[in-house]
Amino acid sequence: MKIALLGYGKMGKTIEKIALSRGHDIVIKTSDEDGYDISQADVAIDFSVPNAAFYNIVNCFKHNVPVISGTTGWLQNYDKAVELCEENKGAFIYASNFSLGVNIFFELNKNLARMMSQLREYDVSMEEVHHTQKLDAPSGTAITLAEDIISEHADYTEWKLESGLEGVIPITAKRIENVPGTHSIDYKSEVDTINITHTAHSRQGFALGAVVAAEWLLGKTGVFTMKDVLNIG
Ligand SMILES: NC(=O)C1=CN([C@@H]2O[C@H](COP(=O)(O)OP(=O)(O)OC[C@H]3O[C@@H](n4cnc5c(N)ncnc54)[C@H](OP(=O)(O)O)[C@@H]3O)[C@@H](O)[C@H]2O)C=CC1
Ligand SMILES: O=C(O)C1=N[C@H](C(=O)O)C[C@H](O)C1
Repeated sequence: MKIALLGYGKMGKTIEKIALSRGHDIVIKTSDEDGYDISQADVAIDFSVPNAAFYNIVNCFKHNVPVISGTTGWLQNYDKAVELCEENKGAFIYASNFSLGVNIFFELNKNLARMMSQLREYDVSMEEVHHTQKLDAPSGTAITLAEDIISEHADYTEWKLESGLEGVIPITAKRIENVPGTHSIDYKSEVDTINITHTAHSRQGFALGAVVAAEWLLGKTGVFTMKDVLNIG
C-alpha cells in the first residue's frame, strides 16, 4: 500500500518503521495541513494534533482516500466527520487506542463495569499516566473507558477531572517524562479494592494496530471501529 502519514511525530515515525517492515511504501509524510497531494496515497494515517485532525480527515474523504485516525482531543467533531464520510462515500476508522492489548482491556472494562453495577458498595475511579508532551487530558483512551463504564453501570452518568461528585467517574491525569501510556481503573469499597491496569511498554502496539487497521480498511466503504478490525467483543 502507498501510505500517507499525516503527522510525522513520535507516532508517525513509529508507524513508518512498522509499515516499511510489512512491505508498504510511505508516499507522504507531513506535519503540515497542506503542501502535498493526498490522492497519491492508497490510505492515510493521521496521528497529528487535536486542532488538525478534523481537517486532515475530511480532506481524505474529499479525495476518496481511506483514512485511519488515532489523534485524540478532537472528538467534539467526530459526529460531523461520520456525516461527511457517509456523504462522500468514504472509509474511516477512529480509535482512541489502536493497540490490541487496550482493545482487550476495553472489553474487560465493560464486563467488569456490568458486574460492579450489581455491587453498589464499590466506588469507581480512574487514573491515566502519559509523557509530558501530551496535549490533551484526560487521554482519549480514558474517555473511551469512562464512556464504556457509563453505558454499563447504573450509578454513573458522566466523568470529570475531579473527585467526590455523586454519579461522576473521577479521572486523574498524570504527566511523567517518557511514559507511553498507562490506564488504571479502581473499584474501592470499605473492605477491598479491585484494580485493572493496562501498561504500554512502548508505542509499538499503537503503531502496529494502526497499520493493521489501514490494511483492513483498504477497499471498504463506511465508518468502522477497532472492534470490526479485530473481530473481538
Ligand atoms: N490512538 C492511539 O492509539 C494513539 C493516539 N495517539 C495520539 O496521536 C496524536 C499524535 O501523537 P504523537 O505522535 O505522540 O504526537 P507528536 O507531537 O509527537 O506528533 C504530532 C505531529 O503532528 C504534527 N502536526 C501539527 N500540525 C499538523 C497538521 N496540520 N497536519 C499534520 N501534522 C501536523 C506535529 O508537528 P509540529 O511538531 O511541527 O507541530 C507533530 O509532528 C496525539 O493526539 C496522541 O494523543 C498517540 C499514541 C497512540
Ligand atoms: O498521546 C499519547 O501518547 C497517547 N494517546 C492516546 C490517548 O490519548 O489515549 C493513546 C495512548 O494512550 C498514547
